[in-house]
Formats: sequence, structure tokens, C-alpha cells
Amino acid sequence: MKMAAPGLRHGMRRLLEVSAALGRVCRAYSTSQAFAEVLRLPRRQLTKLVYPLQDLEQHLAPDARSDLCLRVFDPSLEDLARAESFFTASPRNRIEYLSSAVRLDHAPDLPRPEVCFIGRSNVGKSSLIKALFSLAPEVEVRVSQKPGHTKKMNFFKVGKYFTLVDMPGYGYRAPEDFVDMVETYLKERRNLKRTFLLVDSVVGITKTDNIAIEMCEEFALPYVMVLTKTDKSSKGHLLKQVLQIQKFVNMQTQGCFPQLFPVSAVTHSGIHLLKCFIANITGNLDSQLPV
Ligand SMILES: Nc1nc2c(ncn2[C@@H]2O[C@H](COP(=O)(O)OP(=O)(O)OP(=O)(O)O)[C@@H](O)[C@H]2O)c(=O)[nH]1
Ligand SMILES: [Mg+2]
Repeated sequence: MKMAAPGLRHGMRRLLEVSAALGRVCRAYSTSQAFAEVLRLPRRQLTKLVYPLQDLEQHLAPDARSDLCLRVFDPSLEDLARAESFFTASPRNRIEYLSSAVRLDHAPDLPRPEVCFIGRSNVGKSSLIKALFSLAPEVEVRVSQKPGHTKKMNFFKVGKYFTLVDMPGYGYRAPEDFVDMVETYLKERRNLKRTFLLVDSVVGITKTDNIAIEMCEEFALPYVMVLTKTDKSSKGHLLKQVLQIQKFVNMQTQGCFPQLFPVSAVTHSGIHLLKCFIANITGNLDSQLPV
């Protein structure tokens, strides 16, 4: 019998590792159908979908790899499967739109931990929330090609676990009362655990983004940078933008989480990891991961 070529042997070992992981995850949790399908993907596709920064890292020269913070938050496939369950609607886990508010004192009074999504008009905030809720298809999240579509703060309840808030965008066609509404919310919302600041990965950090970054820094908010629309760029362009934004975060910010979260609402790349991060920072993962 012929020996398998080294590359093939390596490939087979990987495949065995993946099926072992799949077995472990499925035994540990009643893994949702959708995530079980993700786990069945070939390794490279799985990495691209679930750990997009690790996928990009493979294309970096060895000396540039240390620039990228990609394992500060490094959950296992088991952690990801657990996080999926919070985002899966069922009669026992109701995921629903709660209410909208234009002023903080109109916001629902909820004891649960909250996270919010801010960013320029059209950057993809509502689309991202819609992608996070893909396993809760009854929740309606409105997206539009026209910038300035979301005019109010929209509150969504995720079971008994946490609340997500979709914000109006800043910049072009922002609502007039934007500053009062959003600044007051960010400054005073007591149960706000983390702010996700969305930046368009095609364009990079703009002047308008800088104003929002300065605001987060000034209020000493813990925030996380999410890079949207990663499906629109070539790998090379995306890599260039990611490295530039990473450099900015390393050199010029205090309150920003060091690891970037590239996502696509179209391919769902990075969405599972972000769900897991949200479950973790709201204190809902059994094994709290260091962040
Ligand atoms: N290709 C691609 N298009 C996206 C993605 N996310 C959003 N878009 C598109 O970008 C446009 C704006 O998306 P929204 O989600 O409404 O943006 P928003 O940040 O909520 O905008 P405002 O509510 O106006 O502040 C829509 O045409 C979306 O289809 C993505 O990941 N990939
Ligand atoms: Mg919107």
C-alpha cells in the first residue's frame, strides 16, 4: 500500500480533529442545526467563517503577525455552540423587539446587561443585529440602502439574558436630536456593559468615526471595534485596512478592546464569534473567558 503524501496526511489529521470536536460539541449541548452545519464545513472554510482574523493571519509575513491581536478573546467551538443557544429563539427563549426611544428617560427600565451598536449612518448596524438574530427570524430589524434610516434607539430583548440596542447613525442625515439622545444614553445608561463601534472595513476610520472614538474615550466607555462589510473587499485590501485599524487601536486608544471583530452580514463571517463575545461580556458563558 502506498503511503499517503504528507499534505494529505496533514489534511486527514485536521479532518479527524474537526470530527472529534463536532462529536464533543454535539454531546455537550443540543447544538442548533445551523451550528452543526457550520461544524461540518471543511477546516479552511470553517476558519474563514468563524475566526476571520485567523484566516487573514495566514496571509501575513511572520514578522507582521505579532501586530495583530487575534487571540485575546479565543473561545473554543464548544463556547461558540453555547453562545448560539442564547441567540436561538424558542418558546423558552424569547427574542423580541421591545420598544424604541428618542430620549434616555423613555428607554425601557431593564435590569439585564445591555450592549449597544453605534457607527456612521449606513455602516451596517441594523444589518449586523439582523445577522445576530438570524436564528430568531420573527424579529424584525429594518435595514435600508438610504443612510439615516434608523431614527430612534431600538431595544431588543434576548431571552432573560441581555438586551441589544440598535442606534441611529451619526454623520449624514443623522437625527437632529442625535447628540442629546445618544450621548446621554452612553453617559448615563447604568446597565450598559459594552459599546460596539462599527467601522466600514472598505473605507477605514473616517473623520466622523474619529469623533465617536473620541466620545467613547472621553466618557471612558469600554468599547469594541467591529469592522463591517468584509465581503465587499478583496483579501489584500481587507488585510491592509485591518492592519491599519489595529495600529490605530494599539497606539491611539485606551478604552478600546485590543482585538478587532471583522464581520459580514452577507456571508455571516465573524458573526458566531461576536455572539460568543456578547454572551461572555454579559456574564452568560459558564466558563467566563478573559476579556
Ligand atoms: N455587502 C454588504 N452590505 C451590507 C452589509 N451590512 C450592511 N450592508 C448594506 O449597507 C446598507 C446600510 O445598512 P444598514 O444596516 O441599514 O446600516 P445602518 O448602520 O443601520 O444605517 P442607519 O440606520 O441609516 O444609521 C444596506 O444597503 C445594507 O444592505 C454587509 O455586511 N455586506
Ligand atoms: Mg440602522
